[in-house]
Amino acid sequence: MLAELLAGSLQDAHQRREVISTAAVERAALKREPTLDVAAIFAPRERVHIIAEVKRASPSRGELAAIQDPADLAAAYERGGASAVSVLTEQRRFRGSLDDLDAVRARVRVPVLRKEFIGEEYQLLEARAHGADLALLIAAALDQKTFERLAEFTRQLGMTPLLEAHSKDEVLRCLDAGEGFVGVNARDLTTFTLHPERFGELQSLIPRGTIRVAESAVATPADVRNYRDSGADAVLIGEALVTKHDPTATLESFLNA
Ligand SMILES: O=P(O)(O)OC[C@@H](O)[C@@H](O)c1c[nH]c2ccccc12
Repeated sequence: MLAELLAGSLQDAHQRREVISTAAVERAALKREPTLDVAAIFAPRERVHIIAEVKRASPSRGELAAIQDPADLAAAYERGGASAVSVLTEQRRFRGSLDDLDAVRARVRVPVLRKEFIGEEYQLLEARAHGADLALLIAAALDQKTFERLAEFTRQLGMTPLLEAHSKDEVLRCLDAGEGFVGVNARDLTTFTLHPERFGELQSLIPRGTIRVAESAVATPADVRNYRDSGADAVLIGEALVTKHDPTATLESFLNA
């Protein structure tokens, strides 16, 4: 499944590259205002940080929310106190787009994460050209050499990689990939089963000073508190926010957990 998602994302990127060359997207990336100081924004440790996600659908959960106006949703997240906004740009199964990323970037002042199945530099150039401050890199989807090369390229573009792991072995691979946030995704992207305990089991491998992100499986404020109590600096939340009538109030309730 993960290989299929990556192959689809790459195919879509290759199609865009026919229209916008690598040189052109690189020019656009270099013309962009510099990235925000993500490390400074996530530095305060007195409270948990929330990365709030704009996600219409997912292969595991199907349709979640129509989200006519992703910028409005992102603004609601920002009002609720989100430290960053994650935007799914994968179009086939998550029904996102780079237009969503543009719309969100234009509206909010907080850092923005491009959530995509990234396997080539072109996609990172796009992320920067469309204003992303952070880009997701999934250890399970990439061989170590590619993973490290893309992490380095992300940093060269001024962005922060969110290095995603599901297992001890993958956490160690993330640490080898150098500076970045390290996320433990409770959702196993090969079977789609949820393992909320995974973050707590793996977080001690991640050195202090590295932002530890607990990803997925938050439904209630108690879930945020559990992640926080087991050492999360930040929690990445999608479904529980996009399916609520009042995302600002929901986000506040998570922040106050
Ligand atoms: O909707 P949830 O369960 O709150 O999950 C959010 C986020 O962690 C999830 O969307 C995610 C984490 N890693 C990913 C990699 C690809 C696609 C999606 C994801």
